[in-house]
Amino acid sequence: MGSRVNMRPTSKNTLLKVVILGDGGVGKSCLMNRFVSNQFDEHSFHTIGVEFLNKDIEIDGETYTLQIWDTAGQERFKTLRTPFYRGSDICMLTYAIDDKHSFRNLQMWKNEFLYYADVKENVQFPFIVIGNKSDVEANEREVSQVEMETWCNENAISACIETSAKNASNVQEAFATAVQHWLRLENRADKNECLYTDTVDLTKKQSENRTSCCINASDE
Ligand SMILES: Nc1nc2c(ncn2[C@@H]2O[C@H](COP(=O)(O)OP(=O)(O)OP(=O)(O)O)[C@@H](O)[C@H]2O)c(=O)[nH]1
Repeated sequence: MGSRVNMRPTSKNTLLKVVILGDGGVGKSCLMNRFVSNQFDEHSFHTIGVEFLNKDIEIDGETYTLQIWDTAGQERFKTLRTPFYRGSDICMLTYAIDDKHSFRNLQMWKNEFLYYADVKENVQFPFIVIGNKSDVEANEREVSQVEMETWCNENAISACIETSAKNASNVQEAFATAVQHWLRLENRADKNECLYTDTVDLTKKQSENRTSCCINASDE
């Protein structure tokens, strides 16, 4: 387990905890490293437990510090990763477009996240679905964009994107879309449902227009 944190002077930045989930080998670590360091490792090792990196992103003139948690996708590391779900602002559900099994497992990942993050059942959480490895040859593709969009519709998830950590396609866009999605839910006028059942992180800076730990429960 390792961590690197950008040592920045305190500012008005909003800190958002982003957790990346998905089967082992779909490219979670590579996505994080592409986004944070603009690097790609062809021989990336399996993650054990969790690792996190910070990276700033600017959306509509506002700066957000993303605290990105890369988790171990292999089943045997479940007990090491699940304690880190609590307090997440955004969850990236990741699969590889050349691995149907990883796509089918999205439901399991969503359920695992909701259970261990302790998110209330009736609230809309900012999930984004990521179909990684979009660089693979067409004949290696096992999941179409339409299948991804259909699954998202069925699960009331309005944000999805195909990425390639290898050639950097849509990686920046994926994180930007995730923050925009979080903002949409955050800025709802009628914030009448608490996101988490019992936790409030008092150490965390929240956006200035955030009035509570609340988010609208209705669909987007
Ligand atoms: N072609 C292609 N390969 C990728 C891409 N992203 C990652 N890979 C490769 O997929 C393998 C697994 O990548 P990782 O980032 O370690 O996967 P992970 O999801 O973090 O895996 P765990 O740590 O076991 O959960 C590595 O060999 C990467 O080089 C991509 O966008 N395209």
